[in-house]
Amino acid sequence: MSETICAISTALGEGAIGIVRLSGDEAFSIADKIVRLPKGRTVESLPTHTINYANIIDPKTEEKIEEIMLVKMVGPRTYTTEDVVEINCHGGIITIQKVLALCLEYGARMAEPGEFTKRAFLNGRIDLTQAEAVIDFIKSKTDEASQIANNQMQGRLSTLIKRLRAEILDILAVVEVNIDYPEYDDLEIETTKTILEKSTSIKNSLEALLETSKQGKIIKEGINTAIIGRPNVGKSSLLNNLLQENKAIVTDIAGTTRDVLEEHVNIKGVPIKLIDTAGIRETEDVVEKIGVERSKEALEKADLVLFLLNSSEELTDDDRELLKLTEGKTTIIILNKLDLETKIDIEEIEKLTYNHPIIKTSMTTYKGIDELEKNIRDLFFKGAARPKDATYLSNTRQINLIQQALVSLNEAIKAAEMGLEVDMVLIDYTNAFNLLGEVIGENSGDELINELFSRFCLGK
Ligand SMILES: Nc1nc2c(c(=O)[nH]1)N(C=O)[C@@H](CNc1ccc(C(=O)N[C@@H](CCC(=O)O)C(=O)O)cc1)CN2
Ligand SMILES: Nc1nc2c(ncn2[C@@H]2O[C@H](COP(=O)(O)OP(=O)(O)OP(=O)(O)O)[C@@H](O)[C@H]2O)c(=O)[nH]1
Ligand SMILES: [K+]
Ligand SMILES: [Mg+2]
Repeated sequence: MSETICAISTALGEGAIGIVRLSGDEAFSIADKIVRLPKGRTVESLPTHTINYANIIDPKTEEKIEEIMLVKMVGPRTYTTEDVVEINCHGGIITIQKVLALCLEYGARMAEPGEFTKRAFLNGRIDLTQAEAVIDFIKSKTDEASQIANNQMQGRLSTLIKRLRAEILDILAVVEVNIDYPEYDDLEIETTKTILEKSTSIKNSLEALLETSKQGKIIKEGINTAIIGRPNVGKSSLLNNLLQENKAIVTDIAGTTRDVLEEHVNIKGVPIKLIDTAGIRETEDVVEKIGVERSKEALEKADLVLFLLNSSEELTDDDRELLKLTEGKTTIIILNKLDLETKIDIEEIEKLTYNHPIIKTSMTTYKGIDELEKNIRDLFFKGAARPKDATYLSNTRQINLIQQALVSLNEAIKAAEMGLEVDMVLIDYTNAFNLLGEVIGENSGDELINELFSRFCLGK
């Protein structure tokens, strides 16, 4: 028997409605202590999956506290698979807290963050990848990200992993048959052929999965985009214009931005993590020096570099030095301050910029910003026609496990090819099988499970 848990499942604040959720064996009996339904009915006796008008009362005085709508859902057809009651109260922190306090007083325990979803996992309604997807879904910042999370929540990744595990089991069965004939120490040629064929197909699936996940990661976290250039070229102005919000301080003083500033923005459907940096130049100022180092780091880590030059000044040695750092990096060169008289030597720039695209902009008249946005979008979509319903791995836990499974599988293939002992081959396939099992949360330790669910918000 599980303890009945409760929590406020809506955001705290002044909403129109707030929901207190109860889950567990006592959900209905606890509700019956603190609510009164019309015509003397009880929560216990209500039909499942219904919403009902009721009043919250003070059980000591039978005094009505407030009107509510009560949802009754009988397990196992519920979010947690347990009996669930949801009390829809008037919004406002005080009333919801009061209802929660009553639930606690009359037998429920406060839920831990993510405990409702954890119960859905422990009770077998969802697996680990689906639980992880619930967090991703809540935290998605773009349509793309939320769609991927939704696919995973529906069990698309789980289905693939389960299929691959079943295929490994098939291989294991073939190998085991050989073990039953101890006169053969080594795998027979026919067996080896079957095994290798099946293994190669599994291997291809795992590799494809890892490949698409690079994009999954980008979609979830945004393309790391560093805005780079020497002081006062208009980096912070660009950030503000792309965000359409004055997040960064802009002044005519060189060295205004001292530290790295990060903001998420959706540019024509592409999720971008914009990083505004301190202008890079030779400097003696200690604070600025640290900022400059961080800018260089940001440039190194960036997936995309937006490199600004001031077109109303001649190119400086600092510009030339900095440009060298963009070699081999996906970069867009931005000639800013187009509204002022052009002094920069475009031909020289073309020579120094490794064929990076060059765009002219003005941050004060907004000229060129739309073109820049289109360029960013095209860069992103060019190499990658991303199928909308692809299966992605969404976090490093999953990626690490798949990589390890692939290593084991490759070992198994190598061993089979070399005609090694059956036992050896068996071990590698079993490893691969178990590692894939961990992806969906089979045999996962308490520590991992607890760590994972603690990342949820309260009431989820
Ligand atoms: N009021 C309310 N809204 C909510 C939730 C909730 O728990 N309560 N959800 C939660 O966060 C989400 C909906 N997710 C849910 C997922 C599964 C089940 C569920 O009961 N599944 C059962 C039965 C399905 C059926 O009747 O066919 C199952 O899968 O066995 C319920 C909600 C979003 N909206
Ligand atoms: N005329 C003109 N002025 C601009 C343009 N873009 C930026 N500025 C001005 O240039 C100055 C510096 O802009 P910032 O955006 O602070 O430049 P920054 O590169 O972030 O500077 P640091 O943070 O100091 O490295 C400000 O006075 C801006 O208003 C532009 O396209 N045209
Ligand atoms: K500045
Ligand atoms: Mg700045």
